Amino acid sequence: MTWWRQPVQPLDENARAVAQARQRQLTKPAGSLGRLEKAAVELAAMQGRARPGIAHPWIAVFAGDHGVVEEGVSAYPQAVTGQMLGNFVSGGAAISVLARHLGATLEVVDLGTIDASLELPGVRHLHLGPGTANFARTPAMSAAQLEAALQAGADSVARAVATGGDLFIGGEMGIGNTTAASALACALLGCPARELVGPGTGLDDAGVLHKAAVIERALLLHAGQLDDPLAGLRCLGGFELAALAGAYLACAQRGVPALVDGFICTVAALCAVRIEPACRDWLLFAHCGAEPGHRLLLAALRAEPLLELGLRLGEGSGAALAVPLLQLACRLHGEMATFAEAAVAERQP
Ligand SMILES: Cc1cc2ncn([C@H]3O[C@H](COP(=O)(O)O)[C@@H](O)[C@H]3O)c2cc1C
Ligand SMILES: O=C(O)c1cccnc1
Repeated sequence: MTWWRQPVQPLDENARAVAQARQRQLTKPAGSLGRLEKAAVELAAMQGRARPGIAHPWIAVFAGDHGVVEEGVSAYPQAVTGQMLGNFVSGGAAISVLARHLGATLEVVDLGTIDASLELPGVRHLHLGPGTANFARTPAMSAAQLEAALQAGADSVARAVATGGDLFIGGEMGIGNTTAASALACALLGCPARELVGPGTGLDDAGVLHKAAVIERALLLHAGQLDDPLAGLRCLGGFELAALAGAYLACAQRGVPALVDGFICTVAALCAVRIEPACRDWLLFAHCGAEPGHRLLLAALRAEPLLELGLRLGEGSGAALAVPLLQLACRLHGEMATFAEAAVAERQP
């Protein structure tokens, strides 16, 4: 049996019940801390303790290039993917700043960019290929590439666990990946491209229409393959999308909470949930971004994200921004006084 079909860890329902009971005793009107209460209770069930916490966030940015860029679907040149790898490790990218602020580990995994000889200190280069093939003409990747990319995600989770990581954040970098993610989302949701496609890095209206047309053509080309989430990922996805899906599946198997970032990561999360529905239990959702399809995906996953800031960056940035909020949710849950402790009168019967 392939590793991603192995069972996922169950949540700790006892810890959840104890955490829920504690929430009702804290000195505030019941429910008044909204989603922060739910997040603390969810984390309690994931961590198997009544008072959860996040001490060591692990951030892995997965990068890959996309053959579909030759169709003219991104506002930026393809060389940006490889160039940003250097920026991640030298500390100048948005996610670098956020990781520094959080004291989080930042791992950068290059699955395969157009510069096949690229070697940067501090980057893990896997060289699965010079990016994916153009999925408007042919399947994006081979079965072997798909398997290696899924494994790369699982390997990152293994490193997170080995070094005491208690929250997994996946990020992505790959010029053209909103096109791949949108195509995969169309396949998974059974919805036409025009309903979820967006500007990505900044296409104008005509560019968005062209991007939707490229996706519609690809959906017709691969129509026979798209009922199976793994086949959809192979035909339409990207190396970094597959690594993210593999990472979310591995998080569920190892019992590590995963905080999902933006549109692209949410497509990978939906793909992972279609591969193994029980992996949904281990996912937390950081934000709803500006890409129009993000909201549809979150609804399909029954997700209530913590933030809505109009973000459209990726890299794991939205998830990193939500970490302090999750940490505060845990501290409120763990440190607030109960009505009895503070001698505060409870709700009238
Ligand atoms: C400098 C720069 C840094 C980025 N960091 C993340 N992305 C984001 O934009 C890309 C997807 O958008 P599209 O599909 O329109 O190409 C991805 O690389 C994503 O992570 C960036 C994009 C740029 C230009
Ligand atoms: O929401 C995202 O993940 C996103 C949106 C636009 C460009 N890059 C990433």
